[in-house]
Amino acid sequence: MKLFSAEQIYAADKFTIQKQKIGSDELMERAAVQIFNWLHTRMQGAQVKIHLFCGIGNNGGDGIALARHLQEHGYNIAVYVVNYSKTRSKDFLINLERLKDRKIWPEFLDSDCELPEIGKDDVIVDAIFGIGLNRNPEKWVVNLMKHLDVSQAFVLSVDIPSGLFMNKPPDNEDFVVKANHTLSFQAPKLVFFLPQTGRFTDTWEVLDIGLDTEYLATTKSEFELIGKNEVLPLYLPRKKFSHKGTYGHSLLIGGSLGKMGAVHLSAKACLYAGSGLVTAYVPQCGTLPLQTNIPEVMVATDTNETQISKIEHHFEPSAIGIGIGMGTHDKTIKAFSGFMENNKVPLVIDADGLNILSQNKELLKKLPAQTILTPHPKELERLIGKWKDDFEKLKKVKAFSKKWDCIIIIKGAHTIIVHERMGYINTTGNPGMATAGSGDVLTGIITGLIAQGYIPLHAAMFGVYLHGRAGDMAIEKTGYQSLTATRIIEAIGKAYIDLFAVPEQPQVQEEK
Ligand SMILES: NC(=O)C1=CN([C@@H]2O[C@H](COP(=O)(O)OP(=O)(O)OC[C@H]3O[C@@H](n4cnc5c(N)ncnc54)[C@H](O)[C@@H]3O)[C@@H](O)[C@H]2O)[C@@H](O)CC1
Ligand SMILES: Nc1ncnc2c1ncn2[C@@H]1O[C@H](COP(=O)(O)OP(=O)(O)O)[C@@H](O)[C@H]1O
Ligand SMILES: [K+]
Repeated sequence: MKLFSAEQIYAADKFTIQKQKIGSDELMERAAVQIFNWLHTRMQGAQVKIHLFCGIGNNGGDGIALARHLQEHGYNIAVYVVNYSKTRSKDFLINLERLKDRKIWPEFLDSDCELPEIGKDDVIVDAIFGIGLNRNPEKWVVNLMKHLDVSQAFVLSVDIPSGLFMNKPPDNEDFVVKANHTLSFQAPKLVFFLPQTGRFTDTWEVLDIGLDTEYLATTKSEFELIGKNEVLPLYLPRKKFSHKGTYGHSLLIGGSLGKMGAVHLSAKACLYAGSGLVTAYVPQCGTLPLQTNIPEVMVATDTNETQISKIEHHFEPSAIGIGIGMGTHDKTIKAFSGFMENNKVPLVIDADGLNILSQNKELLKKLPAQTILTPHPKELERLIGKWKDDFEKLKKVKAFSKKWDCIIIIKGAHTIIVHERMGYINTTGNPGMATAGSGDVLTGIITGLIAQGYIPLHAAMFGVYLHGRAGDMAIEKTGYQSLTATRIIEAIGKAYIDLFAVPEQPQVQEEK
């Protein structure tokens, strides 16, 4: 699913209005009806007080139009105009007149008015600012936002929590309404998925307001959400007359004394992701534990007992994952540099591999085309330097990806796969996955996918989705706290099967 910028949404509006030969107030009406239906389905006429806070732009217009529908259906409403400007939008005014025609007179709030009383069991509709916010809200509006927050009432935001910009973080978190739920028109907004701005709404949903589908399909966005619909077409099926050689030979290089578990986890995940053969290249101390614990994995050993000191392999791997649990010993740095000089095999670099790369930037020139780097935020900072906010981070990562012809997986609650100008945002995964070794599992999965023939970008997208989905399926048994990396691996099979699960259909009564 594409995530559009504010400019693209305004352009889609304009295009739709022309093509469908409708007035702009018709789009506002569709938006309001959709929100009304959402509320009505859940509230079923309940007389809970609904406070609608409406700005004077089109977001406010949506709120005013919604008020009319709620009133027509007998809801208990209070309507407020947050009167922060004299420049009111045309469709806001049209809807204000329609409301007045029904003898509803909103209360006009401004800098010196008293704030209305709100009970904690009431509902707040937040239609103060939408995607048109272009400067910080005034102090009295910020006070109103705080007032909404302390009320503890359920806050439903229209389109976007008021106070969030579309392309930068707020200057202060008090400048934003904290939404319990957001109903966003046509497509979710990028800010819902970034660590700095995602926390302003607990959950979100998209409402279709019928913007022109052809326009949306042909408009290129810079970010896309990755869900089942997006990864399913990437899936490479298993063929009947295939053999283990068909699905590639993965090589996982890493481990050091005390951190051999990382290689264990990666290698096992690589197998479970479907790699035909898997070899782990580890220091000697890793041989026994690996051979004992995962008999399916072959082990090649370094001459050194406790760390990687020279990387040599005597077969042609289909894909290599390197860096997990590897440490940054001088000998290992030398071995890594030597390996990078000569390696042409598709590569996934993680953990200490990234740390060594960050300290030896000249090695970036040696990356094979489309190498995948899988940093968590700290590793990313070492690689690209500090950033001022999430938006600058994304810009810097995109430039880095283009410059070094690589794919960067920024790990987090919503992992983002960056490839040149595009960012693909993952929708699977959960906070249980913030646990030791879950990143090692991801490295193994992606390496195993490349070995099977997925092109690196597809392996990154498919692998990140599958890893998160496995985590989601595993917590059904473990809960968040007890989820371990091993349990994520064990759920990879279920996550594969789930790709093809058809959602349950409502039961139809048979005709007699
Ligand atoms: N395609 C869509 O998504 C549609 C969106 N609609 C609604 O339209 C909204 C966008 O409406 P607008 O463009 O009118 O913008 P908003 O209603 O978000 O912004 C309010 C207006 O106030 C001004 N303003 C911005 N920041 C301010 C500040 N800090 N203090 C004072 N004034 C400020 C702006 O110039 C803008 O005109 C969407 O968020 C959505 O709710 C719907 O009405 C119809 C279709
Ligand atoms: N709150 C979260 N929600 C979803 N996924 C998460 C969350 N926290 C961590 N993860 C995922 O878990 C993995 C953690 O990787 P990493 O930090 O490298 O761990 P480790 O080094 O222990 O293996 C990443 O894939 C990340 O996206
Ligand atoms: K809003």
